[in-house]
Amino acid sequence: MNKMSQQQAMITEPITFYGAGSMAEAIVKGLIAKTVVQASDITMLNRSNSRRLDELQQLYSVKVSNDSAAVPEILQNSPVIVLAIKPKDAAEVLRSLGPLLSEDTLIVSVIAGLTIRTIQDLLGRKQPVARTMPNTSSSIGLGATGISYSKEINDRQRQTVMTLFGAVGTVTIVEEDKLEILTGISGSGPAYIYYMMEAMMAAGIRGGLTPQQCRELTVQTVLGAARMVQLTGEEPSALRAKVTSPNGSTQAAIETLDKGDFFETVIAAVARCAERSKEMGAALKEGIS
Ligand SMILES: NC(=O)C1=CN([C@@H]2O[C@H](COP(=O)(O)OP(=O)(O)OC[C@H]3O[C@@H](n4cnc5c(N)ncnc54)[C@H](OP(=O)(O)O)[C@@H]3O)[C@@H](O)[C@H]2O)C=CC1
Ligand SMILES: O=C(O)[C@@H]1CCC=N1
Repeated sequence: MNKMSQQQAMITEPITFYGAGSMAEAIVKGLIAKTVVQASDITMLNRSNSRRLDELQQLYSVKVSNDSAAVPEILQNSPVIVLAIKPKDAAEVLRSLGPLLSEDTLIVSVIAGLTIRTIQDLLGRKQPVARTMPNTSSSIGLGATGISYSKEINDRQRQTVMTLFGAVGTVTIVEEDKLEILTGISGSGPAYIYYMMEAMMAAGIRGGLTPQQCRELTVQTVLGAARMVQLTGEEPSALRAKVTSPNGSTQAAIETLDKGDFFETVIAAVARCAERSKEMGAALKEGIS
């Protein structure tokens, strides 16, 4: 795996986000905060939710549309199209998108499970595709994005993709068959950490701390632990050992986690996430007649 960190180049081409939900907003928010793309070069499309588009326009000064008469022209004139719709909507969208594309329109997909091959089959053409798996922490510039490219993509387009995601966090280039397991770690991963935080906060409240105190303590603990791993370069297991006094309170807590098979449960959750991504991709592939 080849890892690259933040880049500060500008993207001067218009970018259209096809889908204006949580993930599209996370990327757009991060891009605008880093001034990597001018807001006037960004268009966000959705299907029907006009209130959502108004909100995005107000917040980020981007262009927006859900006007079915205007959308084809917007797409035809966009050299970069980011697919940010749910997997269930992808087949219909890609089938109608194919005839609107030029040979060198760059398709960037963030859709879980959807393979490059299925994207090209649904578009009905061998389009340059970057299949990516970002996460919502992109919105604060701390995203972790995995990327695979189709062989049709050229160096300039790779650079555009690197700039796009490098501006909102780290980028890890992987072979396409590794994107599902990567989804299990970093794409869905923020949800596992939030879930752990929910549980820690609930425990603190049950123990008599205020919700505000629990929030502050939990956030700082998670932040501090992640930064310790990052800044010291030590393995998480070594750092854990430094917290765990023999026969102390941490050891008692870890033993309780182990009774619930914590370690293997996390591994099973990541594996199930990867498997589910594959299932979603397979369902889309089967839909091609
Ligand atoms: N959320 C996350 O943490 C991550 C998500 N992803 C991927 O990102 C993709 C989007 O997820 P998320 O942002 O959570 O989804 P959301 O449900 O928040 O957003 C989906 C968006 O797609 C729009 N849409 C649906 N159908 C059409 C259509 N036919 N034409 C135009 N727009 C359409 C919806 O518009 P409307 O509301 O008007 O129907 C909505 O704006 C998914 O494929 C997911 O796998 C990847 C990494 C992380
Ligand atoms: O839950 C999902 O399907 C998407 C993919 C990664 C994060 N959210």
